[in-house]
Amino acid sequence: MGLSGISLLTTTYSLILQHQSLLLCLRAKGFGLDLKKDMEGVDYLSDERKKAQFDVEAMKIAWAGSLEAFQLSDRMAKLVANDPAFEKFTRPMLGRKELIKNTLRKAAHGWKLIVDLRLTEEEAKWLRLYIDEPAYTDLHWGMFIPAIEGQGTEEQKKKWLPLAKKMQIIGCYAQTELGHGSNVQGLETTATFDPQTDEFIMHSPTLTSSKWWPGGLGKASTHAVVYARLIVGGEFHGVHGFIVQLRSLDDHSPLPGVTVGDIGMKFGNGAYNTMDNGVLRFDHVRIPRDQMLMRVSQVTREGKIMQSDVPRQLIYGTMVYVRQTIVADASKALSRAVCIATRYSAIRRQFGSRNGGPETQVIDYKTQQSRLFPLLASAYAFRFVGEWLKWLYTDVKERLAANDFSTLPEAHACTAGLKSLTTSFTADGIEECRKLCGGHGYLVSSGLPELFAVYIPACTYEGDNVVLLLQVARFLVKTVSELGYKKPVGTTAYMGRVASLMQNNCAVQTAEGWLNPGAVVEAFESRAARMAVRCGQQLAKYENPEEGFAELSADLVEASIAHCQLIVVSKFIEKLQQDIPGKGVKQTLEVLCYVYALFLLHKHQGDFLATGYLTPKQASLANDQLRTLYSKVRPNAITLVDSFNYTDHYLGSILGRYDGNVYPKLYEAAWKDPLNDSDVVDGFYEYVQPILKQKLRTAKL
Ligand SMILES: CCCCCCCCCCCCC/C=C/C(=O)SCCNC(=O)CCNC(=O)[C@H](O)C(C)(C)COP(=O)(O)OP(=O)(O)OC[C@H]1O[C@@H](n2cnc3c(N)ncnc32)[C@H](O)[C@@H]1OP(=O)(O)O
Ligand SMILES: Cc1cc2nc3c(=O)[nH]c(=O)nc-3n(C[C@H](O)[C@H](O)[C@H](O)COP(=O)(O)OP(=O)(O)OC[C@H]3O[C@@H](n4cnc5c(N)ncnc54)[C@H](O)[C@@H]3O)c2cc1C
Repeated sequence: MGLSGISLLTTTYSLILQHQSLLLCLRAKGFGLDLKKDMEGVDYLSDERKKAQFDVEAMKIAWAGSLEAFQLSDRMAKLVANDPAFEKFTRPMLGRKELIKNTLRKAAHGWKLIVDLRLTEEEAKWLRLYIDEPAYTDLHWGMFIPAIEGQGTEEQKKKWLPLAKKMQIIGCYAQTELGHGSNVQGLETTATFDPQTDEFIMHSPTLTSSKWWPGGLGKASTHAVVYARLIVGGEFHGVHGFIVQLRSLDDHSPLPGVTVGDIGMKFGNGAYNTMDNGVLRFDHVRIPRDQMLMRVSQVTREGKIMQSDVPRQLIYGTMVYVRQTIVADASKALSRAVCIATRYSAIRRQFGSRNGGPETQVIDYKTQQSRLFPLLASAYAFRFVGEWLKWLYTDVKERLAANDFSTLPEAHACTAGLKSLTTSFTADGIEECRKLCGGHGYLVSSGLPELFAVYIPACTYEGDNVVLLLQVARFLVKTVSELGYKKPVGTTAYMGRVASLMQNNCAVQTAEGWLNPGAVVEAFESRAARMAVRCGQQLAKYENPEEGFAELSADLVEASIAHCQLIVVSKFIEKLQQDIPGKGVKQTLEVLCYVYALFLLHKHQGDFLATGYLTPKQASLANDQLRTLYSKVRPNAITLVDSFNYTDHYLGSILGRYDGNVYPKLYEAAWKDPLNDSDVVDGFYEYVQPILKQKLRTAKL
């Protein structure tokens, strides 16, 4: 084949796809073809992009939340993508020590950019996100600083925040211990007040009291907010946060009485192993009294405990904040996986060739659509519920600053429940995207294995997802039990209409009848209300409510999920009631909203049927409508993932490349693997050749 033959290959998309494997063969056999030259600059997804029925640029803004948010995020994404210091392709191949050093280098480079370019805190946050490498800085900015902001007095904030914000100290959040994580009141580390010296003595009395897991603790942090049992005058006064210095600010060595290190390798290559999750023990370490975070309770010089008007639960406030950010992260992680799987599904062809024509794009298989499009719709649903949750948290924060604590229980229930719902779904969704990409999805260069490995602990950290759903259940049970005399508000307002929600059944008669926001919301409200009330009725049969709660906990978790799904569906619908500019943007989002809701209805139809709200026929009509909706998503699928505006750097996936140039890049990447540095593998002469050359004497073989 001559050069003219090769240039012919670039003429049509389908021809190129057919000939890619041939080209690759030629190169491998030393025919000297330059694949890069032949394939680069071609957009293999351009036909797909032409199918869009909406204004992609406007959708990017709808996804980002505003034009300003879009521009900021776009600027930071490009800053990172264009800086070779943030290369991450080789990350999964690095040993642990190299990995951590590499992460420290990237964090330092990121900080230099933040300082040199005078980035705002918001810009810095996006910069760190796009660097896309879990690091001690996540905990420093994401938990250490918020803990001081939320639980410190004005004086404490004045002293510690400037140091932390200039990174003159590095902090982490040391709550979990070897023996207890979920049960915070069960922590064993002690902080005993010594009135003689006006100090607290931090101590780890047992092996199980060793702090275990805190990110950034293992190797980087100089300080920690340590959660410990406050002991004054020999009495226990609850768990509180204390700012403790761990390492010297000169040479970083542990201070006397402090034993600190890393807890070891975690799941996956690269992935969360860039984080130095640590272990920490105290041997009677003394800290000044004013290093207890004292917004909630104060210990005076004389050793008296003073309670402020602030509720004790505010000690858990940092977790509320972080859970809210984790919901936003869920939409990022899910949209990333979906972007990879959608683009690749449009490139990948299997079966269905007629008369030598191209095979079918796997995205056109209805089974592929029924697995992929609900994930795409969920990414958008989580994005919008995350936006709402951020608003809710900001509102609560403002109220707390003004000593109004009335909305804290709802904020706790919403953040706990939505954190649980979105992270569990996203973790499963990333794995589904890997399967949607067939064999190539299992390659590290697909980006999916590392994304999965880095993401799955989100189901555990910041509260185990089941433990958090049980918190939602307590909130629901309380709401139900108070219905007779207290009007439910906020996300439980629907319970105020419990009588009609229990009585009225679904009125939908046709598949089109499901394209009605009122019908959809009522279905989810009725299911959630009926499940919560049923749990309440069951609980009432127990003399001991705690015993009943434990016995019914699996059902209570189901009721919590129903309530949280209702929130996500309602917030998506509310979003669509706003003005959303751009040709076809609102209509396309409406389709996704129905996909999300009807997919859930189909998946959980057992709940809807068992509560008596739906008939089997109505459930079946919902499924008919869902199939029609998938056909409406299909032409917009690629541009819906383009609207996330992810750079190829952030995606970190050959399968998800913007230009769809998958096969040559996969091929090229394989040759970059260190194993291919030589033709004869290391160890051949020691371990393989002797086998090949052996003269076997046994008759059997
Ligand atoms: C592409 C994307 C890539 C993604 C990668 C990004 C990286 C992101 C970085 C994220 C880094 C994560 C780092 C992780 C950090 C951590 O994990 S920190 C440790 C977190 N630990 C937990 O979450 C522990 C979970 N346990 C608890 O929260 C609580 O102990 C509990 C289980 C909720 C309560 O236990 P219990 O003993 O029953 O309760 P009490 O202590 O007695 O309190 C009960 C009352 O308090 C109310 N309440 C509970 N929590 C809160 C709260 N947070 N806020 C407000 N109120 C709260 C509860 O409702 C009870 O109220 P009443 O009924 O009115 O009494
Ligand atoms: C990657 C990662 C990073 C972390 N970073 C930090 C950090 O920076 N700082 C920090 O302090 N901690 C951190 N943690 C710790 C984390 O917060 C805890 O692991 C988490 O809160 C879960 O607690 P646990 O490990 O005690 O789980 P457990 O509570 O022991 O859970 C084990 C099982 O028991 C079940 N279970 C527990 N209690 C109940 C119950 N009441 N009812 C029903 N079932 C129950 C759970 O559902 C789960 O299936 C991190 C953890 C991970 C994995």
